[in-house]
Amino acid sequence: MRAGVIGAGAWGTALAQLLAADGAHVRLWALEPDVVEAVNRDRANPLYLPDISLNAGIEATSDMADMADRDLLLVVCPAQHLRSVVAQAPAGVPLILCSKGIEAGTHLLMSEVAAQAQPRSPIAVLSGPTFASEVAKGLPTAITLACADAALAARIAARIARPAFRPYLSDDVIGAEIGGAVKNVLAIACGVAEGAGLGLNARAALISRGFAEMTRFGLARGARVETLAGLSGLGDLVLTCSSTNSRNFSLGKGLGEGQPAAALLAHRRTVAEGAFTAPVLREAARASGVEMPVVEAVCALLEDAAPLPQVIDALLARPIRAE
Ligand SMILES: NC(=O)c1ccc[n+]([C@@H]2O[C@H](COP(=O)([O-])OP(=O)(O)OC[C@H]3O[C@@H](n4cnc5c(N)ncnc54)[C@H](O)[C@@H]3O)[C@@H](O)[C@H]2O)c1
Ligand SMILES: O=P(O)(O)OC[C@H](O)CO
Repeated sequence: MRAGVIGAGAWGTALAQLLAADGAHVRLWALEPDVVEAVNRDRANPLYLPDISLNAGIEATSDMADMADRDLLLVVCPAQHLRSVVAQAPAGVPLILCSKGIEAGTHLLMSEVAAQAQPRSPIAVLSGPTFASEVAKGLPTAITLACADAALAARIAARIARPAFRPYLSDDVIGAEIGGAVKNVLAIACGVAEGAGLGLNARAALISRGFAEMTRFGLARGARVETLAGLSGLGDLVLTCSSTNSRNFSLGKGLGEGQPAAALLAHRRTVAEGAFTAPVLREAARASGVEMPVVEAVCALLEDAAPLPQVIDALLARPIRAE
């Protein structure tokens, strides 16, 4: 299968590197002409994935028409741009969605957005605990590949699997997407705990109670609990809530140290999806009657709606209830 990757940020570049590892030709669409030039001329993407020497089989382009001869397209743009990016892609080619988020305004997951933007294209979702730099270096990684069509999933898995990159198959597309979207918001909360010096007990509590929120929201949207407890849910939650390698965790750490959200978000080149997902998730959860107090707290901090000590006290003062 001739693969194309749409989006040359850290994750798209790392996935192109993975797919080209066996000498295969991979076409990589980048928004920025500088990135196209650096990939083709220097075999590097210093803007988004520094210190990685890229495989010779990666050919960058800024022309979406160059994707027309691909058998498979990995879509790796920020979630809020997925609709416009997918609309430009060639029709009818299987799309593997790698972005993590929920669309503002519609509350749609990426597979639902892509189905509207390219109704003829089969859809799969690739999501899990995957820091781009580690995948690009060939470090061991496992990931969920979710697709309603088992035969297509098997073909994609055969194309993307590597000795150190192990996809696990699922038919629960919604579940795989909800885990990836919600964990980004919870990673901000864990970053806040780190930045404010609240300790590791607080982090473990946020991960566990955050996972309860993810599960409630996921079940309300038709996800299966075993998917949420797998790589794309709990697995990615644990990874992203544990390290400043996560942009979302780092953003939260800044908030916890008392830096204003607006300053932290201004002029950011790389994407911290949780900042965009948080208000959408809050709206979607309220609309379905799902309680998500940790998500509400993250929104309050991102919107500078209340001082940090007040937000922490409000979470701790919630009524005692059954776990
Ligand atoms: N970085 C990771 O480790 C990782 C791992 C798994 C999933 N993801 C997900 O992949 C998606 C992309 O993240 P990333 O880390 O590759 O990005 P990044 O932060 O490294 O780079 C930002 C990307 O946004 C693109 N962009 C900016 N404005 C755009 C526009 N108007 N239209 C289209 N694209 C635009 C840039 O070209 C660039 O590719 C996100 O949803 C992220 O959650 C990232
Ligand atoms: O750096 P983050 O917080 O966007 O996390 C990257 C990946 O989603 C981890 O799986």
